[in-house]
Amino acid sequence: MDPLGAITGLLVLCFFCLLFLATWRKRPGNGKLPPGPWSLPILGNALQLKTKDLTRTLNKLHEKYGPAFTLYFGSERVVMLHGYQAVKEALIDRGDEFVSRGKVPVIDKLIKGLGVIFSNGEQWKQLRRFALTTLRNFGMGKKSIEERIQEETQCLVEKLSSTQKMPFDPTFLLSCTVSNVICSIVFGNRYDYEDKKFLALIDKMDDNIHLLNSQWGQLYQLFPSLMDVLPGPHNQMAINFAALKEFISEELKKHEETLDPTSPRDFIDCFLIKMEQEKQNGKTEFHAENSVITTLDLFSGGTETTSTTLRYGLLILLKYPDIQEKVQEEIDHVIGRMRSPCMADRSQMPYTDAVVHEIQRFIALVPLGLPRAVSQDTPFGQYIIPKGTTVYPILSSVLHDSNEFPNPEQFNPGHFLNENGTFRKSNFFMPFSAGKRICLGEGLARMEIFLFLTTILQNFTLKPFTDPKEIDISPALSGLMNLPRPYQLCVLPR
Ligand code: HEM
Repeated sequence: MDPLGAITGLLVLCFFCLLFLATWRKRPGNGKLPPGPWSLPILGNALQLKTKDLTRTLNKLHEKYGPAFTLYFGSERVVMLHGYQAVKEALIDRGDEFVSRGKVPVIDKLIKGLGVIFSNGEQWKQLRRFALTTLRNFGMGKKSIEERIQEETQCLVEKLSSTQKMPFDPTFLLSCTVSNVICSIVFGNRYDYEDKKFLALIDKMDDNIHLLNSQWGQLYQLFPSLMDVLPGPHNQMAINFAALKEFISEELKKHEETLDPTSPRDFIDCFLIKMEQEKQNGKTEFHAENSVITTLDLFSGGTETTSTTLRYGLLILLKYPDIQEKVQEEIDHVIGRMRSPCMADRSQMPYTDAVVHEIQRFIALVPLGLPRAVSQDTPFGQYIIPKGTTVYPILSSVLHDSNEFPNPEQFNPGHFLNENGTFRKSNFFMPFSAGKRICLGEGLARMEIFLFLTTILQNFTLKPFTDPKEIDISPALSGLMNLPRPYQLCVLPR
């Protein structure tokens, strides 16, 4: 054999040996890791995870491997928890062991462990407690959060009227409306829907959500080091993020200049007062960097989630005009046309309440939940999840459990109604996750979804631009969030 051929042969042999070793070493079920499919070095399970139909892929893996299985996102080992029992055990029954936030490389690089959503330990505890208390106090302040939402719903009605029955894409308008509620709480004021700076901000947030959920965002999640050096649209995320930070820093500066410590106007004022109180504490979590990222957490966490839920909800109602009609009948019966809907109405509107729940269940907005992590080797069933492993509680597997919700892939408000038409509560309703790290804005989001939806349907009938039968309500993109397909609708005044 010629020397070149021998070397090539040796190299090929070495390559396959390495491939085998790497695969064997990582083979889940090996040792005490939860089982899972074979994974390739570097690629991990990337080729098996069809992002277009992630839910079905995960269901199949669950059927084969059970409620806890191991996957590799690139070279990152993650444990997936599937089904109510496993998710409940981790998030609720053993909440302390699973309370840490897991890695999201794309975001971690920008946020650097600051703020509430992506932080851990004492910092997370203190900032979360502060944010929750402050939001709650604003609810009891001069203007309640409910009043702020009602004010914004009226602006939305005006804007919708101005479409004059012409078709439009509701994405931007709903983002502005929902964002304005959080702006009113965080910055103390809402913005005009024509305000250029505000619109640019919304645009950047929308863009980042799309990028994060796109194939680029998913590649970034799988191969962060490689994507860091490659050109492509994913690099726009950092630019958008810098602009959002800049906007918030400017707001903070303006607030500092006009602050009256005896009369806080909004969330930012409260943060500044807390910073002043903790000035002498060298280890304080209330410093300038955290003021920006915590505000950004509320601003971004509170905008895209709720506005996408509303946008998806409207699309579903366009597909099912009979359901829309039944909600309108209930609105007419309980609220009438002369006053704005309020939260006290909800308990008398079981059908509408069921529709709102079914929208959130059906769309499973954050299908995999946000990642958690275990801070020590953690026994789970017959397995051990090694220290530092990222854990995904698959929320869509709970929301689409056929034992609790028959025909879970069908939109059916009956999933939340008893036979006598009263509202049926379900422990499987977990769109906001569960346990100690449950969504901090749950109360606010639920108030917004109910008030915006009922106000829209009180004032308008939604008409699709195409035949309802042709409307596809499956997600267009399914990554961090399930996003609906783009659509246009007309709103006809009632
Ligand atoms: C329909 C609307 C919303 C949905 C479906 C949603 C869903 C979620 C989910 C699944 C989590 C992860 C919780 C976990 O780690 O297990 C989360 C966390 C969070 N959400 Fe929301 N959310 C929504 C609206 C909001 C709003 C309006 C705000 C703003 C006030 C907000 C702020 C946050 C924050 C700050 C966290 C991090 C909590 C922590 O790590 O302690 N969310 N949300």
